[in-house]
Amino acid sequence: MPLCSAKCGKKAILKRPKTGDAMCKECFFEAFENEVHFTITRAKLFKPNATVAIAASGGKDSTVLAYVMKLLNKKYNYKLKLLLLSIDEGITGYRDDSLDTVKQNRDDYEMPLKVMSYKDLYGWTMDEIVAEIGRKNNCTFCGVFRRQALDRGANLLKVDYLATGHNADDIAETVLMNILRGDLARLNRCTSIITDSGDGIPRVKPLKYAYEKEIVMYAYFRKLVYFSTECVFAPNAYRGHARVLLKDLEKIDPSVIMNIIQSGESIKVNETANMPSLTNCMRCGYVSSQDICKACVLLEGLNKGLPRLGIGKSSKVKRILNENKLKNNSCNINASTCCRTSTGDVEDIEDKKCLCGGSQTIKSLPVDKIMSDKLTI
Ligand SMILES: Nc1ncnc2c1ncn2[C@@H]1O[C@H](COP(=O)(O)OP(=O)(O)OP(=O)(O)O)[C@@H](O)[C@H]1O
Repeated sequence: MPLCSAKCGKKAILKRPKTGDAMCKECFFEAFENEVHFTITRAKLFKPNATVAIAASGGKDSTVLAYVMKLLNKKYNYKLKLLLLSIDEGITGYRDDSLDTVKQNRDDYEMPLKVMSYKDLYGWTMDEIVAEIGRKNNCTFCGVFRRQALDRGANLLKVDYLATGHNADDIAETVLMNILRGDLARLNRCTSIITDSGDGIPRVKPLKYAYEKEIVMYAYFRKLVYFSTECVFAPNAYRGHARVLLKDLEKIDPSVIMNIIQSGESIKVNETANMPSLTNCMRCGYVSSQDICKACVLLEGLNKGLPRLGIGKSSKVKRILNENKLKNNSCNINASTCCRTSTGDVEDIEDKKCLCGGSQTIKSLPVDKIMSDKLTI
C-alpha cells in the first residue's frame, strides 16, 4: 500500500470507494466525518438547541448516523439533544434481533430510545400481515406503515427533526426508480435533503452524500455494532432492479452515484405535469395526497378481509370502497376492532366514521396507551 493521500505520512490501509484515494484509517474517519459535517452545515439541517430523533433500525446506516451525529454534536457544539426512535414492525427473526442492536446503541451512545410497534399502532404485526396477504406486496404495507409510524413517533416525542440513515446509494436508486416509473412527483422531491412530512417536523438525511460502501467501511474500522441480516420477507423487487443497475454502474465509475443525485437535483419538473397536492388524511390527520391516506386504506383492507385494497391505483380503491359501501351499508366488523388503531395517537378516544361508509364508528388508540411505554435509557 502507498502512503496516505492526506499526506499524514502514515501508510494507507484502504482505498476510499467514493474517490479512489488511498488512506490511513484516521484520515478516512476524518474525511468521512467532515463530509457529513459539511452536508449538515451547508444545508443548515438543524437549528441549535433542537431535539432530533434518529430513526434507528439497528442497521449499518442508522448506526453510523447515530455514532457520527453524537461525535459531531460534541466536536462542533451543535447543541442538539439526540434520541433514538425505533419502529418494531413485528418480524420474527429480523426486527426482534435488530432491536437488540438498537438497545446496544442506546447504551453505547447514551441516547434515550423510544420503540413503537405496528401491533400497538395498527393492531397488526408484519408476521400477521404476511400470513394474511402472502409475500407479494408485503413491502408496500411495511413501507407505508413505517413512514407513518415514524411520523407518529416524532410527534409523540415532540422532536424538532426526524433524521434517517438514507445514504447516497438509496437516493440514487430512488432517482433511477422514479425515472423508470415516470413518477415525476416523487422524482421532484426524492433528492431533497429536508422533506416536510406535513406535521411541521422535517425529515432530514445527513448521510445523503455518504456512499454505502464507505458507511460499511466506517462501521467496520470503528468497530460499531450493527445488524446486517436482510429482512426475512421478500425484498422490494423493483428497488432491487435499480440497486443491481446502480451497483453495476458503480463498478465502472463510482462517481455515477453522485452524478445521478446531482441530475435528480437539477431536473426541474414541467409545471404542467400532473402533481398531486398534499393534504391531511380525513381519517388519521397525517399527510396524504388523497382524502384518505394509504396507511388507512391498507389498514381498512386488512381489517375487512380485503387485503388487496390499496395495492394499485387509487381509482380502483375508490371503486372497491364504493362497491363495499353499497353491499353493506354498515360495517360488519364490531366497533372495537373495526379500523381500531388507524387514527392519530395525539388525540384521546374519539368517534370517527369507518371507511366502509356504514354507521359504525371507530375508536382511536388513546395516547396514554402509547405513552405508557416510556422512554428508556
Ligand atoms: N424499523 C425502523 N425503525 C426506525 N427507523 C427505521 C426503521 N427501518 C428503517 N428506518 C430508517 O429508515 C432508513 C432507511 O431504511 P432502509 O429500510 O432503506 O434501511 P437500510 O438502508 O438498510 O438502513 P439501515 O442500515 O439503517 O437499516 C434507515 O437508515 C433508518 O433511519
